[in-house]
Amino acid sequence: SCANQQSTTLYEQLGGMEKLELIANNFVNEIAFNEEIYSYFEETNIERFTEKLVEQLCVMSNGPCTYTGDSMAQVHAGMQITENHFNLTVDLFVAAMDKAEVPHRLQNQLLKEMAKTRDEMLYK
Ligand code: HEM
Repeated sequence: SCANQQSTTLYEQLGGMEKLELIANNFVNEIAFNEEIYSYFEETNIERFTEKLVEQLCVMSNGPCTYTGDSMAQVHAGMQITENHFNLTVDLFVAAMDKAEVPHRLQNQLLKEMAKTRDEMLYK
């Protein structure tokens, strides 16, 4: 019914864990092909990154997960992330969602949640 649909979480609308894992893997692939952003990830344990990102996307979309990674401020402190790099990374994330065939309406909802973390990670 309509009433039920309204209480469906973004996580469920996206397609649950399987879809979030696809988005995260696509995102890692986009990063790998972008020299500017990849340079930040050269020493990164990609398996851990992917796992923590999936958890975070799950929490952001009101899914049944707990985030076990480090805080966004802790992780990104010292990287001197500029607004340009942040925006470029968001573009790569959008490409990852496009390739996972996430409808734009749902993309926008997820991006809105991600935008809330923006100020925590930008270099000031
Ligand atoms: C768009 C919003 C972003 C989100 C939601 C996000 C999320 C995350 C998460 C969940 C982790 C893993 C934390 C952990 O291992 O405990 C992480 C790590 C990382 N992020 Fe971000 N991130 C974002 C933007 C960026 C940007 C703009 C950059 C650089 C241009 C960046 C560079 C990194 C790097 C290099 C790591 C790995 C750090 C390490 O090797 O330990 N992130 N991020």
